[in-house]
Amino acid sequence: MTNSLASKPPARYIALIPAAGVGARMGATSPKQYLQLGGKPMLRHTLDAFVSSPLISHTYVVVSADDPIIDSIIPAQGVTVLRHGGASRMDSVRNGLLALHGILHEDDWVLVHDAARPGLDAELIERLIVETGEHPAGGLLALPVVDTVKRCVADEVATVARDGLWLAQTPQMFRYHLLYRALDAATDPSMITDDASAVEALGLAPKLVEGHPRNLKVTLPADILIAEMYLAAYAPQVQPASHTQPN
Ligand SMILES: Nc1ccn([C@@H]2O[C@H](COP(=O)(O)OP(=O)(O)OP(=O)(O)O)[C@@H](O)[C@H]2O)c(=O)n1
Ligand SMILES: C[C@](O)(CO)[C@H](O)COP(=O)(O)O
Repeated sequence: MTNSLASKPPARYIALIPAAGVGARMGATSPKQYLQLGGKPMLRHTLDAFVSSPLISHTYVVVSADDPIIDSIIPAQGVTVLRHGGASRMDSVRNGLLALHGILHEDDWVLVHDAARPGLDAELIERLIVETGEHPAGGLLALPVVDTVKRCVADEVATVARDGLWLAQTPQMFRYHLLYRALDAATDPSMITDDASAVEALGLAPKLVEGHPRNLKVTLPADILIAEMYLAAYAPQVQPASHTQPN
């Protein structure tokens, strides 16, 4: 009898970038993932981060079927385009996973990362992978809430207790078989605004790993200046001896 453990390939870390949005809240004339930021298209920052990470075996980017820009901005190696964008972020991720059926191994780790988060770097990728470890429910970068939170419904305002509240970032990483099953079981895409919520709907608890404000999602016009500032501050560059990186 073949020892199934011996025949199992070692699990890889694979990046999957949903990049088929239109950027309606940005109000730009082109999809925000292609806006110039820090000297290159926003999406290219994310692709370069994953290609530069020694932990990532390959990167897949999910774009709209008729995306006219992607082929002109992807790096020469390490990235494959999947023209399977869907009507929602969840649909784009699910379509991407479906397209990789038979290509990825069941136990491969899939790191799903928004194209709209250009501040990701190899250090944050490593932090997520190391701190998530083999956690069966996966993990995600997130930031603890530091402001008071209000809920306002029909002019009724109430304070939401913030202890234990976190703001989810990406990447969010899960074994391929788990994320595939979780998104396949999801019935209402409007309730699944991140990948972890689909896994939670199965009754599992992904691990929260502290991210960084530089990993913000560029959603509104005001986010561009903030993203540019962080990209300038954290860009990999040769520093004069006296320069100190911000904490
Ligand atoms: N149908 C969609 C919608 C979103 N995304 C991706 O999901 C990420 C996070 O979504 P968001 O920030 O909401 O981007 P948009 O949907 O483009 O923005 P908006 O909601 O303002 O239109 C982005 O990288 C976006 O490209 C996607 O792949 N497919
Ligand atoms: C996945 C996400 O970035 C986690 O905070 C967020 O849910 C994406 O939301 P969006 O409305 O699709 O930008």
